[in-house]
Amino acid sequence: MSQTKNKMKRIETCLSPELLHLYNLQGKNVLIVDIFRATTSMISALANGVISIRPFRSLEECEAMKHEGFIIAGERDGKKVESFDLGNSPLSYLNHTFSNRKIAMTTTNGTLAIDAVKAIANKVLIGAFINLNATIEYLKNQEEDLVILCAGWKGKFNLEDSLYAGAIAYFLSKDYTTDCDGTLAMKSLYQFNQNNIKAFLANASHTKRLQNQNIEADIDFCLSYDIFDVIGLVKDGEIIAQQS
Ligand SMILES: O=C(O)[C@H](CS(=O)(=O)O)OP(=O)(O)O
Repeated sequence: MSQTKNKMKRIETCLSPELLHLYNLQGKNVLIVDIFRATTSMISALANGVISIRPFRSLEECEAMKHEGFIIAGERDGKKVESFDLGNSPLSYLNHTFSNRKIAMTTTNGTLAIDAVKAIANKVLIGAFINLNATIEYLKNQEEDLVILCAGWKGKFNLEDSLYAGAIAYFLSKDYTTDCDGTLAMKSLYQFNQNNIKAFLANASHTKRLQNQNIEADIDFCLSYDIFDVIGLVKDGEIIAQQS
């Protein structure tokens, strides 16, 4: 149900998909974030002309889409699945040979989070630091309450997705109110670290995990602000781009 125009919209933050059952998503917009690296890769792909991205839970379901003409992207525990066309490096999605193609994608955390909410929420958005401002501008014009769902890591809280939730709450504080302690905590954390997010996240568990795989360029890219101005929106089960 839409909010009336004069009622202040609210933000809540779900810090892990394991906590999702505690949130009522009916009639609300949900913003999914998986900074390292699924949602950053999705926004990169859309900004580079991919028609749509269909998220899958399992490798098998995703692989089957190859026969329907999809490019298949598969990652588990940070590594590209060998038989797949793409893994989960956002830099690999900047290749224009994927323009005008559809991608089927499965990742360790991000695609599961999308799948968990896509049938319940009003609108499902895909967010990343690389399109932060575009997403903020889009959300200013929405009437519904917002739940930010942090994809986390295998059910655990993580710092980078939560920091992004704090950024959204911080930049929307004139447009949305909150009495959610998770949102308030992350907003303060972001406010304090906004000019130095790379240094702040240097010791985060996922940063270490990616550093161990020698993909420092991915980390840098995922923590860059406003490279693209597309919005990622889920429509009929697929993520599509909308210009801000
Ligand atoms: O590719 C990634 O960065 C992660 C894999 S893991 O968390 O490092 O195992 O997948 P994502 O679904 O993007 O969190």
